[in-house]
Amino acid sequence: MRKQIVAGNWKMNNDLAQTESLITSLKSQTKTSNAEVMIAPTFTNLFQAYQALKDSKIEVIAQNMHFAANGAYTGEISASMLKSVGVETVILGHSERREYFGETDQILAKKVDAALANELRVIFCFGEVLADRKSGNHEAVVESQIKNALFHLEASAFKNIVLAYEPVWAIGTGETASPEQAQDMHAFIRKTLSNKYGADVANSVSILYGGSVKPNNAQEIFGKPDVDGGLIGGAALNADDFFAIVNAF
Ligand SMILES: O=C(CO)COP(=O)(O)O
Repeated sequence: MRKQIVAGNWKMNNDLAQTESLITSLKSQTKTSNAEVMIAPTFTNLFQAYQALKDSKIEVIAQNMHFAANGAYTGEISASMLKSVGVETVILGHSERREYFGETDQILAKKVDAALANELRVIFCFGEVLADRKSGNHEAVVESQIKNALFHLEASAFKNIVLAYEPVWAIGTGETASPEQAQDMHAFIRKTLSNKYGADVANSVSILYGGSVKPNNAQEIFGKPDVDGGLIGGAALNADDFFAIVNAF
């Protein structure tokens, strides 16, 4: 049985006081869900968030990290630094990192290696832009993003990898992939994994969907057989909306 996961990616939102207040609201949500629940606050608030949630069922995860262990990389954060404040999972390859910070498949392969070497779990993001979808290239683009960043790994590495399909045209736009579009792509991703690593690995990896998941569409999207959860942006900034999505399982 694959893990079901709902992760809130807070992006560059919420200062310390706002983080504490949102965490207080999250902790007051008592309904239990079948899904693993995670939130990704900004770096400066990871330690406080971890302290506030370490005895809860909500895991605090990071939005990014550098591949080097330490050194002259001004403004960057390493895997061991994340681990030292309680983080055990890191998001890598988000389209905003690719687009605004020049993260290539080659850089991401190094980040994945560094995370796994430090025993961090990776939520690896990828997805096509609108032009790729319109030209029918979306599967080829996604396949190359996965191959270039992950296919140097041994099969055993995939027990610490979660995939997140986030079509760029659906992020923050209010336009979501239809449940059928999400299912088709997730099935394609699983087939791509199966061709390389075999069905056992492919069937054990959780594949999340991200891109304008809201309380009113989560259930339909999560109801698809190859969709194992969601990576939530805007709706994760509101405790009621986030838990409505979490409880869609
Ligand atoms: O980028 C996302 C999560 O990583 C999705 O963001 P939205 O839910 O705001 O579209």
